Amino acid sequence: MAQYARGSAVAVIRLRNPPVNALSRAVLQALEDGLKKADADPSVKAVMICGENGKFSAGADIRGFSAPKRLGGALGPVVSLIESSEKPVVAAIEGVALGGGLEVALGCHYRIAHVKARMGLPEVTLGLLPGAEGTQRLPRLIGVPAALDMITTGKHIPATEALKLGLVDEIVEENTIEAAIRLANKVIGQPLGPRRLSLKPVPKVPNMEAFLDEALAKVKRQARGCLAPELCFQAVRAATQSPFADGVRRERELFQVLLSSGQAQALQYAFFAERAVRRWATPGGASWSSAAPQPVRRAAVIGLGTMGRGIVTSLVKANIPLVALEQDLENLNKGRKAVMFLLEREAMKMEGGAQVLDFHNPARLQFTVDFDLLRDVDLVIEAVFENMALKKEIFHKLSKICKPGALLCTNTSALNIDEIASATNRPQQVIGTHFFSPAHVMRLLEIIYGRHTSPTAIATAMQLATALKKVGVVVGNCFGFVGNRMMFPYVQQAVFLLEEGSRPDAVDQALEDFGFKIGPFRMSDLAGLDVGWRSRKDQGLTGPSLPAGTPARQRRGQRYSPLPDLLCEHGRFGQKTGKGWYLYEKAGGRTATPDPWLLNFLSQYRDTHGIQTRFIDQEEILERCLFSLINEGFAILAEGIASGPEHLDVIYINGYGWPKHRGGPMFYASTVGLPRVLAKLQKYSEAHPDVPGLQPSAFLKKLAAVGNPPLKEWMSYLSQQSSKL
Ligand SMILES: CC/C=C\C/C=C/C(=O)SCCNC(=O)CCNC(=O)[C@H](O)C(C)(C)COP(=O)(O)OP(=O)(O)OC[C@H]1O[C@@H](n2cnc3c(N)ncnc32)[C@H](O)[C@@H]1OP(=O)(O)O
Repeated sequence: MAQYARGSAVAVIRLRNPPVNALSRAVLQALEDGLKKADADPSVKAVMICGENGKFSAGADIRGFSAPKRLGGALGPVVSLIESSEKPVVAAIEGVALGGGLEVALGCHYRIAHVKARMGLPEVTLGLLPGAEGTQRLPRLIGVPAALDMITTGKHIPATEALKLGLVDEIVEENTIEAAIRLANKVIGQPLGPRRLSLKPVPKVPNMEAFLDEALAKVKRQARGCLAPELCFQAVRAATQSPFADGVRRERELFQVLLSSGQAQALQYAFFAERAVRRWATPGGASWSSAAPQPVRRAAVIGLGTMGRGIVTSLVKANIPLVALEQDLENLNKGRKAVMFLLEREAMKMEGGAQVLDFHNPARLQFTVDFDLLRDVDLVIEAVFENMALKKEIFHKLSKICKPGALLCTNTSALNIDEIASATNRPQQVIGTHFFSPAHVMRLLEIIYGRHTSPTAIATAMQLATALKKVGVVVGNCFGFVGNRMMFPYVQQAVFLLEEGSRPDAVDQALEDFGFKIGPFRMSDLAGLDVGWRSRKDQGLTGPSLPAGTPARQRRGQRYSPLPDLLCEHGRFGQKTGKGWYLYEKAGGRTATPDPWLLNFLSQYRDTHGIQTRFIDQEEILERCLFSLINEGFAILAEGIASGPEHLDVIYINGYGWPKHRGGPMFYASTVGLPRVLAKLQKYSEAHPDVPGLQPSAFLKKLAAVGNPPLKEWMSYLSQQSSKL
């Protein structure tokens, strides 16, 4: 709702829809009613619009876009109504003015903001454009380059920047509402024509066409298959080419295209999924609603390899004092240097720089080889390399040294949390925190509870994720947890496709065209092939522990490809050695080119194993890689490793470069249709009966059999799972 109140000469309209004053139909109706009331009341000389609870508005109610009676065009006319008012209207912006919220403010004749307020037009991140005339008003106010930047990226800007851009007229440090009322009183009677943005010309840019061509090329490069940025661009370009009314018509057309595109639905699903996973629960009954986190006043990180360095950087950026520990002075000095380099770089990106991070202060960041300094920390993150014996040794030591309440986290991508916890005298305080590389950049934190992990430990790890500005997703303990477990069949299919006749660049291209940031072979070269090789040796799949006489392309009765092992045996570890699935300009190089040696090697390999080379089209590449990954997702859900498909989707979007505009793998499966996913898996598993990853999971079969229910209903079918599956 919006509350109307009349003070002296200034009427106040307060947007009220907790928690963020989203503009629902009811709010818009009340806003319109308030404006009409103010207009009709001769004692009212000016209007001030503000938001309840220190927030202007987070924009249109996102749920309204998928409601049967869509919010659609309701907002634009209200913004026009504000602008055409004969009495001055002042927006008092506190907290946030985003999307439709900022468009309401753009309709006002004056904007005054609190210094801590943030503004933006993030519709593009939801697959939309600022469809309440924002694409036409903003360029008129702040110019085309700045407007294009805000509208095509969706970034939120602070009030100080908004003032510089001319987006607001004034910023205040004290009471914004009082300042806005003062301003409203001051401007009573002043001409409103110059304050109506729709009447202003779009400021000229020298050589506008060349500027726009360049801007479009940049937008396209960054969009990677996402429609909204380009359509946002087109709407702003319309502002430069047409009068306001025509620009608005064009904006509406483009908005409708986006609204009915599957991409908007996927991106809005992703928005809510990210928030839904905060409400974690375990099959044992622990949940976010009853568990309270412990405070983390001081932390420690053990191991300053690639992961440890990123984790330390992340903690420093979150202002958590910490101890960074290495096993010896040589590694400590190497690690310290690398951490300092990362921190200097991060500080340069921040306002206030190194002083704000304060990382030269030993009270905030202390480097040591002395385990004793871990006595009074509240939380330890062990980040040594993936070796169970080593991790157990460290955890045994930690359980002797750390204070009783300290939370003991292990950064692992696959190892058994229960086994690590068994080395301690406090398994309830042991938890997996799977960071993604680079740990100070990647948003995902997979949080893995073991059999004994307490609800407090989970809540504390989730709180840590928030402090680190990461998305924490709570999952159960199994090999590879959620992300890597789903990745195994995907990568396996990619390698099988090479065996059968494809090429690394063809597979990567198909998946990158689908929208992945990076295909599986480029990714493998980046991460280093030796990582998987070591793990396969530990599992006895290759190397000296492989029993003599094991068939080259079979393990434990299932199809196996030794191709990645063979590459490692040739010293091809990826970028670090200058060659892997691709050739690089030098060791450590980043430019991948197809390698004739590898293509020749693949062809000889096929000859050796009697494999007939065949052409594999893009459709088969996508179906085999993606559907096997999705299939594993259904198995994970059925086992209760994750409490809903949103968890899997948030993990894939934030940790594995899954294109957000496709909503995550499980959402994507729902758009393809589960019967189709099932039929394809059945077809491929018949052709490859020795590949378990292609055999449809029982849960997928069940959902297809019950008529392909919507994703939000999937989990309700698990409790009814019958023996007929
Ligand atoms: C009408 C057609 C024409 C015009 C086009 C206009 C389009 C739009 O305006 S689209 C909306 C644009 N706005 C946004 O994208 C902002 C989205 N919100 C956020 O970025 C953040 O929520 C926030 C920065 C405003 C606040 O962040 P934080 O403090 O971390 O809180 P939460 O994110 O957890 O949000 C709290 C709660 O509010 C729900 N919510 C937030 N924004 C909206 C919204 N615009 N519509 C509906 N609901 C919203 C959010 O989902 C949380 O609730 P749940 O935990 O229950 O999910």
